[in-house]
Amino acid sequence: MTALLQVNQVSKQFGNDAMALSNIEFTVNEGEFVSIIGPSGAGKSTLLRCINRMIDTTSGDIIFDNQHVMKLKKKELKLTRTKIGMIFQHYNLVHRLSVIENTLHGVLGKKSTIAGVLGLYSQEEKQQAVKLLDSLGLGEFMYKRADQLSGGQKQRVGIARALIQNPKMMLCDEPIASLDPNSAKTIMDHLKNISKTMGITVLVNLHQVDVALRYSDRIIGINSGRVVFQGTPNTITKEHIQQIYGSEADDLMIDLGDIHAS
Ligand SMILES: Nc1ncnc2c1ncn2[C@@H]1O[C@H](COP(=O)(O)OP(=O)(O)OP(=O)(O)O)[C@@H](O)[C@H]1O
Repeated sequence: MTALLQVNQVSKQFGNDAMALSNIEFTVNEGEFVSIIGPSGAGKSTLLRCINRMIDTTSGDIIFDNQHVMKLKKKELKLTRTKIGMIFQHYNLVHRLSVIENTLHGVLGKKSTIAGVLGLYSQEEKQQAVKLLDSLGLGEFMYKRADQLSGGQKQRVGIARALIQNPKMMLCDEPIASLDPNSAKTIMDHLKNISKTMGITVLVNLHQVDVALRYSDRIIGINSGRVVFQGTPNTITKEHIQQIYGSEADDLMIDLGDIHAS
């Protein structure tokens, strides 16, 4: 197993607030599907944002694809970010643009500013966008405005936009938090398929423990900015859930028997 991402003793403090992350330490291997779970405010989003340096850590080291992310200069950071696709809870699409234009935005990180501003995409890039949208079941919506789509469709555009970068890793920040159960399942199935068939590493923040248990190769549980569990879904116990979620654990009503049996 080859490590693609190493998070070493990472801490983050916003101003003089309490530590949002404290000495976070874990490794994600190439092709792995890893979920980060924890209660609201545990630090899940902050952690993902540190990994692609949307925010800077206060201390610690993040190594992605053999690069020390915190030490990268502007150009190198731009290049590294093209290897990390990101999808968001609220999709972050450009509403007035079509599905295919939103998808093509994913290649902007690799282009000069001028080419990007003029929307100059190569034939190959356009073909790739069409192929991706077809594979995500969005072929017939290609020229529809993004704001005319359902939430699940918008998130699939988000996935297409991330995949067109040819990323090594996908960071997914609460990708199903705004979706109904059916759409959520479709999105999770696509993410799992991406990891299995394309070998892309997936690191996903989730609120839904049952979903994390069902889809992940490994789970990282965080509480108050600290890792309190790391392991495969079949090793997680009620006590671990309690450590991760504290007093909220009883409301989660997770049947570990079902998960461990499947
Ligand atoms: N830009 C910021 N400035 C100040 N504090 C912040 C900022 N971003 C996050 N925090 C704080 O850091 C802590 C962790 O927040 P974060 O959003 O990472 O948690 P989370 O686990 O993703 O929560 P949720 O599941 O509700 O999205 C919280 O106490 C939050 O208030």
